Amino acid sequence: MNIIPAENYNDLSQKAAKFIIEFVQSKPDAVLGLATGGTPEGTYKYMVEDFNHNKTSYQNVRTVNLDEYVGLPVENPNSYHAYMYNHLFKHIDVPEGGCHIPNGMAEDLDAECKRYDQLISSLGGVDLQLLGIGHNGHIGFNEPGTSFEKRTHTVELTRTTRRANARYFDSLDEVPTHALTMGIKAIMESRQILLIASGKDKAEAMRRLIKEENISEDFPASSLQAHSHVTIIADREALSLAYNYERRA
Ligand SMILES: O=P(O)(O)OC[C@H]1O[C@](O)(CO)[C@@H](O)[C@@H]1O
Repeated sequence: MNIIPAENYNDLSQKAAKFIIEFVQSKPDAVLGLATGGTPEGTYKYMVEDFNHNKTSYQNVRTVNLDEYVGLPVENPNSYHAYMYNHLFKHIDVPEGGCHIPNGMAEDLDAECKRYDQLISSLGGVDLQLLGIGHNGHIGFNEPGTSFEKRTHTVELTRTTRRANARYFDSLDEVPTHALTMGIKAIMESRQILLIASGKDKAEAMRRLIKEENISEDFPASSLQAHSHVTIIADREALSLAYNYERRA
């Protein structure tokens, strides 16, 4: 794993945006796998800033998002559709029809998962997958214990994850109990992966990801150890148990 240390959240966001922008500049028709959550907000902000100043074009880019809550309509501000539109899509020139997010309102969720998998393969797979990481090591919404063999599937969210995301809702009860997520199998098929993490509360998860060699479904992010092209951009607090800034080791 290639680790790019950042000083703080702002530095991490700038570095992650630069990484993605340079990727798109070198491959203007890239398929980008995108993530939601608090961590990528700064990354998207700097991508938008770059678009406004440098006009890096996303006209030929296609995007697939990792996940979506079950039961939140797209117009709900907490849906990941709304998140992506508000933080990124409405600010850049990516074509609306080229942006894909699982449909958590689908009547038949199994059929929706199959459709999403077919869509990803029809796009030729993901060139660069952006990931955040949950406190329990989840990537996408793949909670501990999820089989690494799964592609897009419905998950029941753990209480920890619902509690972590309750900050965006009026109460914990309003946080959906289920979500659709791309599975570890699909994430691992991405040609490149960029994982970003910020803050002290991610330090233990980063320690397990970087320092422990044990690949286990109990800690979904550990699957990334078997991927040959992973870059981690994380700040000092997130790397406090895993990386020596003084020795850059
Ligand atoms: O960036 P945050 O808000 O800490 O979230 C970390 C991870 O948790 C999720 O938001 C899901 O709970 C993921 O989408 C994200 O990668």
